[in-house]
Amino acid sequence: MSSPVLSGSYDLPSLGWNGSLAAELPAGTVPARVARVDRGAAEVLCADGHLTAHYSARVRRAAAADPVALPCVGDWAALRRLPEGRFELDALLPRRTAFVRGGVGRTSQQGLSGDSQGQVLAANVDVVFVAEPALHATDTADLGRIERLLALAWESGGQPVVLVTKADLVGDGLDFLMGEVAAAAPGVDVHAVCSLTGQGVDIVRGYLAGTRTAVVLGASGAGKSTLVNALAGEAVMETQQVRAGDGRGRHTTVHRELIPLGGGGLVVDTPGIRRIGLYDMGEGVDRVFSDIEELAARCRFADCGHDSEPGCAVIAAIEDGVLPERRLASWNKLQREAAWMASRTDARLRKELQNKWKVIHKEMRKPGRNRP
Ligand SMILES: Nc1nc2c(ncn2[C@@H]2O[C@H](COP(=O)(O)OP(=O)(O)OP(=O)(O)O)[C@@H](O)[C@H]2O)c(=O)[nH]1
Ligand SMILES: [Zn+2]
Repeated sequence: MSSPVLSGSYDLPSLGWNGSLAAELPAGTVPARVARVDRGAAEVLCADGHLTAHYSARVRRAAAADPVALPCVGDWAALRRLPEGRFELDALLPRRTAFVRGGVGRTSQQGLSGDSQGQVLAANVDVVFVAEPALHATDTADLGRIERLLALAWESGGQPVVLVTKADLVGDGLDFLMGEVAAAAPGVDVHAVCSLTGQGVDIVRGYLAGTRTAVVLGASGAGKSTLVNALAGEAVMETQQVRAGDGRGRHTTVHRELIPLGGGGLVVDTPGIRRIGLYDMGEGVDRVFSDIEELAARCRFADCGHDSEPGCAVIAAIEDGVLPERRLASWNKLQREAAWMASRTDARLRKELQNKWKVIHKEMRKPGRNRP
């Protein structure tokens, strides 16, 4: 596993430190930005350089109660210096943005799966790059995967941007493909990138101006680490050829890692995503499908199911070739999944509340308890 050269001391403002963060810092602590997490400890960047800080009991307790409270790459943390000179990660400063994925696979119903536990993939990111290869395995860009990642990206609070990577692999087909991707990403910037020739890399760098932080998400083999290396201008991440047999990635990157770029800005490289669940959707799905939402407002019936109802503007758009049928199916699927996740979260909250009341009632029944 390669790491950028990390030593000496970091200039805090170049990591994104500012006055509003400083106002949140507990007295007697030292600020640091989380570059990478391992079980029970984080690698952090701070004025004292690049060091490992173990979690305090307080952080461990909070994370046990809710995994979203676990330190995560991109977080700003308050370190406490222990008597023996080591640092302990004692608290997280409030997150400005957070990319949170839902868990997958533990339970399933009608083809939907997911649990209500979220996992933060990156915190305090200004930009979420959704990297989708122009050509992956034997197929061109997976529009459904882009839509799913965009829903989560909108929800994060960061700016979503789609990068069609490996643009060199589709030749003349690129214009057509870019049109299809743009139609799957209304209101989102879409750029073609080739990290081998450098095409589009400066445009990507532009999103990191100053001390902005971006996260790069996408399937294994999408070319995320190659892009991060191109941005850094040196090999900070290890990369590997996709498998010869099926052209899929090898899951080369296994840790999420925050990399400060020499020319300014920071980028988080992430391991390839196999399957990613939605989590606690507010407007994320609606924003990805804003074109369908607009059409649906023109349906004859307010509760139109866009199936076989008369006067359905969505079906009419499909028939006119304005809206790809695939997109309606994708919208239905993500809406169903978001609703399922919401019901799971509600069930979990209900159970937590019940348990809380049980404990309180038990306390009240304890003999000898002082009563007012
Ligand atoms: N033709 C072409 N190949 C590329 C491009 N970018 C990356 N590759 C190749 O794609 C393969 C996978 O690239 P990586 O950067 O390791 O992919 P990744 O998304 O980081 O993969 P994981 O770490 O497994 O998630 C490598 O062989 C790269 O050389 C590109 O723009 N064009
Ligand atoms: Zn309709």
